[in-house]
Amino acid sequence: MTVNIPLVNGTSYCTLTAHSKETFDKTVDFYCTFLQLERQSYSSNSTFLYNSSISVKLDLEVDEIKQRKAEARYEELKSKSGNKDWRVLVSESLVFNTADIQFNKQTLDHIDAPRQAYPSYLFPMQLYTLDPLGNVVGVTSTKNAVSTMPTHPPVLEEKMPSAIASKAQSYTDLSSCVKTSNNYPSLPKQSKHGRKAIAVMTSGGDAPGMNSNVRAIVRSAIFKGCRAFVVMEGYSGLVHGGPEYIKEYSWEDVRGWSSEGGTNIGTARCMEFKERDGRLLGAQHLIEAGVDALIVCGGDGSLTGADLFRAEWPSLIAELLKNNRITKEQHTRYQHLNICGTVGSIDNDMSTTDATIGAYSALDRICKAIDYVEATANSHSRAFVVEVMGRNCGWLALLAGIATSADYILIPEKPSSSREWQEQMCDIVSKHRKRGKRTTIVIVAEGAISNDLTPISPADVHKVLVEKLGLDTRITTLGHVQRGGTAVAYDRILASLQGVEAVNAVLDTTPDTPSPLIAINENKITRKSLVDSVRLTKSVAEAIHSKDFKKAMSLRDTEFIEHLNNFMAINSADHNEPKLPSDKRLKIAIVNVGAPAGGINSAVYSMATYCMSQGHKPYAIYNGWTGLARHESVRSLDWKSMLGWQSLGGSEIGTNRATPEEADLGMIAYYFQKYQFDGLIIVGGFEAFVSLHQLEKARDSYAAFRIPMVLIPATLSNNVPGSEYSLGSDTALNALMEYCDVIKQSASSTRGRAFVVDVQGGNSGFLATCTSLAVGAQASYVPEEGISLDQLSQDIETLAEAFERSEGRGRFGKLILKSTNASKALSAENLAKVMTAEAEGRFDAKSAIPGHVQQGGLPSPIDRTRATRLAIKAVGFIETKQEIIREARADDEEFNPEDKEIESTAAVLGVKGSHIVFTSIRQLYDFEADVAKRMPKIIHWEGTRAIADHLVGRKIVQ
Ligand SMILES: Nc1ncnc2c1ncn2[C@@H]1O[C@H](COP(=O)(O)OP(=O)(O)OP(=O)(O)O)[C@@H](O)[C@H]1O
Ligand SMILES: O=P(O)(O)OC[C@H]1O[C@](O)(CO)[C@@H](O)[C@@H]1O
Ligand SMILES: [Mg+2]
Repeated sequence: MTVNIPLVNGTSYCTLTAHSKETFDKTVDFYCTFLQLERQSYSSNSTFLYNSSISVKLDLEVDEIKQRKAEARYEELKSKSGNKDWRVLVSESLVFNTADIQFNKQTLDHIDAPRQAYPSYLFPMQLYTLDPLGNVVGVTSTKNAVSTMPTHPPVLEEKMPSAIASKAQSYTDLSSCVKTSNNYPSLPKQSKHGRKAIAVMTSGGDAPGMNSNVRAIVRSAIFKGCRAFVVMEGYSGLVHGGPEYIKEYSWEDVRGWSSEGGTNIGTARCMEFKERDGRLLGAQHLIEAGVDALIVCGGDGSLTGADLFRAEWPSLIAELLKNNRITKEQHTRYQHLNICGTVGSIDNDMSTTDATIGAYSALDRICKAIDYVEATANSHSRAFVVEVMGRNCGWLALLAGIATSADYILIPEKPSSSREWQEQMCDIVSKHRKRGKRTTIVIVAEGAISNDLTPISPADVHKVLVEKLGLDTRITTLGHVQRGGTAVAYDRILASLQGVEAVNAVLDTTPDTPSPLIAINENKITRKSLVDSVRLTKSVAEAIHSKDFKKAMSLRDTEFIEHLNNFMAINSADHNEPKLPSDKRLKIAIVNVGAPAGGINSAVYSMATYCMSQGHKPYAIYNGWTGLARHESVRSLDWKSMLGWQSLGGSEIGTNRATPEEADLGMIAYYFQKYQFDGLIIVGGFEAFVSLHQLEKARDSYAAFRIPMVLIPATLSNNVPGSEYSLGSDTALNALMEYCDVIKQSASSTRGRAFVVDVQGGNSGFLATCTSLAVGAQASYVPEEGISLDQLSQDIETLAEAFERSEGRGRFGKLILKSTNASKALSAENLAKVMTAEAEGRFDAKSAIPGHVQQGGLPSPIDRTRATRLAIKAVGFIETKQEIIREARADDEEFNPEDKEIESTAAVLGVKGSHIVFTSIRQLYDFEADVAKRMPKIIHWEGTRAIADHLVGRKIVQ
């Protein structure tokens, strides 16, 4: 490789390495023609060799200071690395040598400009700057990334040093990569040193969302230039082997899978794989099929199996070689098992991840069933014992208990003696009954045990309720209904994002890196060590087995413990002696502002019941700020009047969009004073955000606002600065997704038809983008991008091509999601008309307007349980911020709103990445909000958008 001079006064020499002769020639040609290069500098020794190079002279203006810095840094790193070069990898086909990231950007822009004018050279470029030690220190993308080159998915050749190649692959930011056509040419069969072959299998109990995971893995692998395989029937497929069980899949094979429940590639509980002989066969069959990497989507058992397979691999292949079952070459090539886990199980029993694929879908089924049972229970004033799945994990029972405000739950993690649980349950149930509750719901996890490890069955619970309380009681066992049906939006999105990340992870893995498990923590997809996660998961079971329940609980993640404490606090509200002494008890107000959103009632219910258990007095401000200014109603909330609120949609205390300044700030201050509120919780969307800002600003003039104030974001637009999640957004996603599934079915049946669905969300494209990922929409148009005519023409062409290919086959209903505000001029109806006209008979488009259906009916379990979690955190915030503000409160002189501590007492409670955080309204309003647009400045879901497009092969014109 030519060693180059990094920067020389306004001129630079780069080394360029291409990975196929075709690309090399085209690139050289391109540079020479359009960048006025000296052809004689072409130094490939006239015959093409991999890694042959060309020195090119680019005319660039480089800032002198930057240049000197870059040179100094270059020299320093170069000498550290034993005189290796600084490299820049271009994601598709080129390698540059150069020195400075700034410089790369300029180079890129420089190159990009003329490329726009000559479409045949428009292939995507993304530069990865690698320092001489091989670290990726910068990523830069071309603006224009439309491929009009023959559509090849990016291929990294073996000749590229593999460590760098895998780094480049893993850092590929899909958003700036080419959006390749879904019409990839069929890929040549694997050559000896050809592309990686990535296989996926589903194992253990099926779980809704597994199909989305398989779809994402297959398409992502193909997109990255790999071959995609599926292993049918879980580990049984590995044990049986052969093309019937280990199949190569194409882009089209997984079309439409996101909307299908179960797993289309089959799953099994395979006893043979638990034996070494079974795993030996598995290893042989994987090698015979030429699979380089295996992604297992399954539960704790499947991933334990995967971990064992990984650990045994060297001895398995040694034995296979010894017995001549594989060749020496095969032994050398497949020395390391590249394995990765994506956790798919309804049980949510895997440590290190907050959620497993399928768990929230099962929770949805359970909550729906309990919501139904409530009606009949109420009619007869009956008790119901509901048994739910989860094997040895109580997550489903616990979360269902919170989401349906069940009276009692029995879970394996917190067993007590037989006498204790019976007494405690009877005490709570009879108190609830005495206060007028007509229904009793007890949820029993299938793994529930007492502290001597004796299983507790629904029949045991039934007996106690009948004999001790004389309740008319029925048992409902939900069984496999819980695993059935299609996945909820959360699982489809989680499974898709994790599938893409799993492919990145296997391409990233080297023999020295630990096998990854793809997890989620709060809102962030993370990579964990498979070995550690399996070890931790096993230790929970061991702790339960050895009756060390405290340890078992501590080994479950902190969120589990938090949920359990929350359930217990809410569930015993107003029965037991409050937790706090009387001098610590507060008056806390709650108000809803903005449009209704799923989970608002759950937040009010949880806030109030938790307040009761702490000893605070919860107040509801009815009908928003206008309601307060007119003094329509401020009431302290009582337990009985809130029965059933946890699972109700809409807003029971009423809401509207008026801000305090619009309603009457002075009157609002007066009533704050009159009721002597010690704290305020606002639940709502962007108007709520503005409200909090106005109240905080008014603290100067009105001492009544010098109290801790916190906003819980709640809006289907999910556009509140300071949080990546708003209550109601999950409910809306599900409502819209279900609507789209129905519309898509109609489109499929009609053939040749696309639907343009109009999506709410104000100026935020969150709902359109996430739904488009969940349903596999062909395109989505969002306000952040608008609708460009070029993009529209491109989408129409892509659609027409796709319809032409489908030729009457099923699963071809196409959806286009359009945020209402993506274009004011082009309504969904007009967009459909334009598409139909431009398609010239190749397909037709109709519009569909779900409107306020998107606010959803009953709130989703995610919105209910998160509402509880956030409401309780909000009350905690008001408790802890009391001291800070109390002293400053009465004394104008003392009160300094600029003081950082005082500033922290008015905040937004949000989810950011993997954390739940409070951020001051000052910080958010002044620096992180685009108030005119009613949007946060940073769009956290941009990556999701790119993946949604990439998984349907949408071509993006930029
Ligand atoms: N210790 C182990 N060693 C080897 N293979 C295992 C082991 N445990 C499980 N497996 C394999 O994984 C398969 C699935 O495991 P299991 O039945 O426990 O389901 P799971 O993956 O935990 O999913 P779920 O609990 O959601 O049903 C088993 O049938 C077996 O083939
Ligand atoms: O479907 P099967 O094999 O009867 O297994 C049921 C088990 O599978 C799960 O649904 C998933 O692990 C458990 O909750 C349940 O105990
Ligand atoms: Mg399991």
